[in-house]
Amino acid sequence: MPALQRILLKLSGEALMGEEAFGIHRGTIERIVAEVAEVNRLGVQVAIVIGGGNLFRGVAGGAVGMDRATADYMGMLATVMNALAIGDALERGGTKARVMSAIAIDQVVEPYVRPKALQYLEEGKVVVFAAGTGNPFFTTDTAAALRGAEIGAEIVLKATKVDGVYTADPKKDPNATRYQRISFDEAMVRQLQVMDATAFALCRDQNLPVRVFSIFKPGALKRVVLGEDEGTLVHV
Ligand SMILES: Nc1ncnc2c1ncn2[C@@H]1O[C@H](COP(=O)(O)OP(=O)(O)OP(=O)(O)O)[C@@H](O)[C@H]1O
Ligand SMILES: O=c1ccn([C@@H]2O[C@H](COP(=O)(O)O)[C@@H](O)[C@H]2O)c(=O)[nH]1
Repeated sequence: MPALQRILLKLSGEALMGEEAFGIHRGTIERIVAEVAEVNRLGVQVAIVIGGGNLFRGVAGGAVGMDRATADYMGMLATVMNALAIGDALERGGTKARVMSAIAIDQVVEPYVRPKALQYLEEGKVVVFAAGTGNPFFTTDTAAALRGAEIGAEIVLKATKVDGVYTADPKKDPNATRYQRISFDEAMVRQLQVMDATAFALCRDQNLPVRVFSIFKPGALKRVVLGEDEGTLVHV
């Protein structure tokens, strides 16, 4: 029996690369999608926000001399490609899915319309939100917080490359230790970079908890949905 009825799952774009240097690795996306389908079959309403780091990051474009806002729009378009890939993989695996974009791109993806998204969720379809918030200078973490609040998700599940929130970036500091729970305020005061401060602040203000866990750990998503202890809970 799931402990959660409606979740906003933030999937790392970079995780879609698998062992590759960039892009989308077929086997990896199929494994992730199979885990999403499994929790969907348990009756959990699933909305997904996908990152774009495997294809493009606006800050990187900005750093090499591009106009930052233009680079960010490129980053948002990268998330549209990932969202299409996730939607396609879900449908191929037999799970009904709908992709909705925050940027008008009607020939490719239907636009994000909140009541429509809620209708799809109630019908049991997985909804994949593409193009982040639709605005430059934001991230898909903030989009996850925003859409999570809009659809009344009980929690934002950040499925990422590390298995929780650490005292420091575990990829840089081998002595970093993992928190089981941490408050939004403490995470922001300590400037823990696992999620950007805008996303943390929005979740805190909307009393929307976040659980950070590893996308690479098989079965982790199902364990979270069943209410088992996994990763780190970030709370008010
Ligand atoms: N204190 C910390 N605890 C955990 N991870 C941290 C911390 N500080 C920095 N990180 C880094 O944050 C990363 C996760 O955030 P990041 O925004 O890079 O990924 P993502 O949002 O999952 O991916 P993408 O942007 O591709 O969608 C981890 O891979 C980790 O190396
Ligand atoms: O609301 C948003 C979301 C994303 N972007 C741009 O897209 C890239 C990729 O997203 P990640 O969250 O880093 O995976 C991001 O770097 C931004 O350039 C955006 O502008 N607005």
